[in-house]
Amino acid sequence: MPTEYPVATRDPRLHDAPLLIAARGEHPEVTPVWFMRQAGRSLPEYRKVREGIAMLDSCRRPDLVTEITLQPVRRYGVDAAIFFSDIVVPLKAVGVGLDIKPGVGPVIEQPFRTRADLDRIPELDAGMITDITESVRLLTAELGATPLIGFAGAPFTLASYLVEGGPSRDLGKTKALMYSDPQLWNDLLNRLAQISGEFLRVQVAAGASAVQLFDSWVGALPLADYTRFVRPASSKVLAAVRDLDPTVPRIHFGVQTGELLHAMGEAGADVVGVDFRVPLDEAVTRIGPGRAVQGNLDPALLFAPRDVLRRRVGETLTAGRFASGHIFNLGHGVPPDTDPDQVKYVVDAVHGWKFADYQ
Ligand SMILES: Cc1c2[nH]c(c1CCC(=O)O)Cc1[nH]c(c(CCC(=O)O)c1C)Cc1[nH]c(c(CCC(=O)O)c1C)Cc1[nH]c(c(C)c1CCC(=O)O)C2
Repeated sequence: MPTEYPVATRDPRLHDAPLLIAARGEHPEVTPVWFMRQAGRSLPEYRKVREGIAMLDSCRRPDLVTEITLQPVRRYGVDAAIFFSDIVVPLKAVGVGLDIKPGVGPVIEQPFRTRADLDRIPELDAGMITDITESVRLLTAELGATPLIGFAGAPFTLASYLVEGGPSRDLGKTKALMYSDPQLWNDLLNRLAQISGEFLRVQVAAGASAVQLFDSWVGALPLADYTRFVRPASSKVLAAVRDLDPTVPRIHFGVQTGELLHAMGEAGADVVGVDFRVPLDEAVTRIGPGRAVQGNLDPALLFAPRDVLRRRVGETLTAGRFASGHIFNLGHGVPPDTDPDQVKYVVDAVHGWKFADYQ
């Protein structure tokens, strides 16, 4: 049985936050903007507070989580904070042996191979992550009228790390398990759905006002395999949030998911994140009515001259007008070597954009 939570009372001003207006399918006066990986190595203030502290240790310290989550909000004036954590934090919390290697990503001590390995991945209980509750409470108190986006990794992307043992280019071992032992695959994905669902519920219960489910690597699958082998588990995660609080919008994002956009919406998302490969107006057609979109400036444009960058920001905003609700973001995360002034330039360009001038 999932834990029953009292859901935190949220700041009443959040109702009018541009991010939440857009997620509800309306167009606020100014398009809201935030960035995946807005906290992190691109910020000197982040590098300073992380000095000598391992990534996964920093994620479990409410003082650091609060400071790091707030850094990009202070510097850029973005329309949302994203909770500083990592998709593998709940796996580590249930006892999976893993670490995050700088410049590499999550590395698993004993990769998932057989049914016996399921026993090493117990269900997540809110009591295992009381620090996450504390971090979210501290943060929402500081953020006031700025929404906090909670997040989790989707079952497929988590499974890919567990099965591959670390980052992988083609996800060969993951697909081999999926095609050769569908029963074990389903059991693994359902276990991960419980873990991710509970991780999101804890964040929402403590005060997060939106969530994003990252299925970063699911673009490796064709549509038929996505709907058969992956979507049922992703739907369970998104439903766990809806059942706790139906007013909290659910954003669902993956990379190279052009063929999957409609199906990812159908998993139960209010907002579908789009990477930079599909223009937003085309993405809106693929997703269908009734859902907002998020995206999708190519992160590489942060390294372009400002006139080029500004033009592309405008094109993205214009294409986003086709959607019922647009949240501006990059097509993936802020690269670690980005100049923060370029990020600030994008925020100001989005906030200062006057559609009337360009019609
Ligand atoms: C696939 C994935 C991971 N983690 C995450 C995803 C999904 C998002 C995506 O598609 O990028 C999610 C994540 N990880 C992190 C955040 C923080 C919030 C934010 O977006 O600002 C979020 C939302 C912090 C982090 N997670 C990580 C860092 C860098 C570690 C450091 O600063 O030392 C940060 C800031 C580590 C990490 N963790 C992971 C990778 C691939 C890496 C990069 C490894 C590296 O290049 O060092 C797994």
